[in-house]
Amino acid sequence: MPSPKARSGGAAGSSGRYEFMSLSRSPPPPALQRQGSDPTAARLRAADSPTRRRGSGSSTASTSSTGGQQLPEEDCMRLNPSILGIALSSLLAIDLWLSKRLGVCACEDSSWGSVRPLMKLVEVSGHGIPWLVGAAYCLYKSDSAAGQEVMLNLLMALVLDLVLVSIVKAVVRRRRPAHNRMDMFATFSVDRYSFPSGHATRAAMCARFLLAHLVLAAPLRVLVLLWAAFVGFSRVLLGRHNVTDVAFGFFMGYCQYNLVEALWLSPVTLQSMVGQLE
Ligand SMILES: CC(C)=CCC/C(C)=C/CC/C(C)=C/COP(=O)(O)O
Repeated sequence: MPSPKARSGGAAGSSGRYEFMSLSRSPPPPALQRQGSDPTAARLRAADSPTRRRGSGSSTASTSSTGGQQLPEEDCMRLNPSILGIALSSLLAIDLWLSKRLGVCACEDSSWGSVRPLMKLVEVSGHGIPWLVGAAYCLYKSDSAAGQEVMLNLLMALVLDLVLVSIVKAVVRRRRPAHNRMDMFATFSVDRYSFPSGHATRAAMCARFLLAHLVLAAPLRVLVLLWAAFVGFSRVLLGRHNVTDVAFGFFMGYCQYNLVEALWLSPVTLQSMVGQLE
């Protein structure tokens, strides 16, 4: 039985570029002419038929030109998925290669293994537990209504972040890099997955939150941004994540802050919520 490759190869000719097979204007080889019931062959014949050529030639809107050749629009659309697929595979290959090269603190024996303890300290600074405990403590200690409002919303933002990241991790289920050592403290079961980086989402969201509500002095604002960037970068250095996990994590955390602003709990909202409970 001929393999799909062999069948397409007949249409592609000796170039072996199967995606372009239907762009050829030469008559199909005998092997294809014999396959009357083959849908691919039927499609090829349709693409090459005089009616089809007349139709595509009369309208510039339904054709594209490549190297002086008029290409049926359907063929152009057929090319796109494969080009997209190739682009995506290439991006993932670059991602894996780059992440492996940057994972210089993945274990003690790695080239930068001596700074691993410092990176793990950065990891703790972006972990969910210190942030949740810190926000709850500040809420408890705060004696102004404005302070309580901000801290309550920070708590809500942190919980929202944990929920959204868990959902995306559970849906995507991308494995952590092979060079990662799973020695993180306090993880959920979904944290065996790596896309997106929960530290990166939290760092981006909390940085926006701090800049909008708590940190006003310019030098401190710069420090907040540097901290967020470093938390994300340290995930790749530690070998915990691929670069795309962190890049998407930053994007997701940035967007999450917009959601927090939209869902902002004001004293009026809280009072009406409490009133409804009573
Ligand atoms: C109160 C409560 C249920 C707290 C849970 C906090 C917790 C265990 C957060 C997980 C943080 C974590 C390890 C995220 C993983 O981050 P990646 O950057 O490795 O995705």
